[in-house]
Amino acid sequence: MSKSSQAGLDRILTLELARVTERAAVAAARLRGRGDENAADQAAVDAMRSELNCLPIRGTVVIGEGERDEAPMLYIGEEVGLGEGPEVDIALDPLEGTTICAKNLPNSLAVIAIAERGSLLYAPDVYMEKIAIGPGYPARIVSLDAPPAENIHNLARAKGVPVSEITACILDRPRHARLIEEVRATGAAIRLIGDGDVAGVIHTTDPDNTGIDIYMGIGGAPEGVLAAAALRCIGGQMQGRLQLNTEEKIARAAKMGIEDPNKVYTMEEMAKGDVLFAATGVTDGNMLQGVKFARDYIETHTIVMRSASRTIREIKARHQDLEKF
Ligand SMILES: O=P(O)(O)OC[C@H]1O[C@](O)(COP(=O)(O)O)[C@@H](O)[C@@H]1O
Repeated sequence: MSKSSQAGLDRILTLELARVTERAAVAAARLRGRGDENAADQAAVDAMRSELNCLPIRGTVVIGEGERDEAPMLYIGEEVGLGEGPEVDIALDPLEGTTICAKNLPNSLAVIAIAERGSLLYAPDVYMEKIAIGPGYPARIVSLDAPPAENIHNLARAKGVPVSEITACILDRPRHARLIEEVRATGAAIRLIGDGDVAGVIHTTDPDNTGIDIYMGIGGAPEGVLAAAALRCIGGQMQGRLQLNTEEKIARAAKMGIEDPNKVYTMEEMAKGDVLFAATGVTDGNMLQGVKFARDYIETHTIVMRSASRTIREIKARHQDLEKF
């Protein structure tokens, strides 16, 4: 298929997205390590929004900073872009890992995913149980319906290594005490992370570099959709199940079109069609370096990807027009 006839979004947009996450990352990085999560988040939101509004799209934020009454900018339903061009759904997190940025710890990111209208799961801001592995494995070797030990053993068998050579990434939360115990009982190792499960999921796609083979556990549903969008571009497997454990959450989800509160979503159900994804490192991480402030320039490290072509680009940018930032 020739490039021009490849179905889906305009591929130029993929590269344009880098500018959006770069700007958000630089704004947040200026406040790295200051202990002020809100200030860093707000700076990233402002920067991402103003850059998004320069893109030739008719975009609607479907995963954003929150409901309209709680988030004045980049709220769910906000229309962004120049108001011309393709109609798209946008999932974004201008600062994924606000606490890690405030503490200047690894793996906080500025992230965005764009897909054709109606292609991203409109997930409410609740928790989601997730499981993810990278590319190159037979389909369905891991499942949210299987016990953790079975998933770990299946993965080790498919990878052709003893279970002791598998590492699972899990958010360090009391709610994961049992999961951690069950994974450790298999002999597998665990990388406990304080925050940032979008990075945690993406890290499964390059275990030789990141040391992570599988992501397991409960994190934010918005972050789950963003991670699924990334995996659609790189390859891999992911499932997510919303944690709709109260009547109020079930009703909120129903309003967003979710009829079965116990449904297990596949990666393709969370992000279908042609998906574009970009992430820029705010703090140094396993895959992306954080923003560097030099005397005469600012350096950013971004990954941009498109599912239709499966192209993955890394962009190291040196920004010399410092007034723009
Ligand atoms: O901290 P909780 O409530 O366990 O939520 C987990 C979620 O929080 C994060 O760690 C960080 O989210 P923020 O960027 O909103 O701070 C996500 O990566 C993760 O999905």
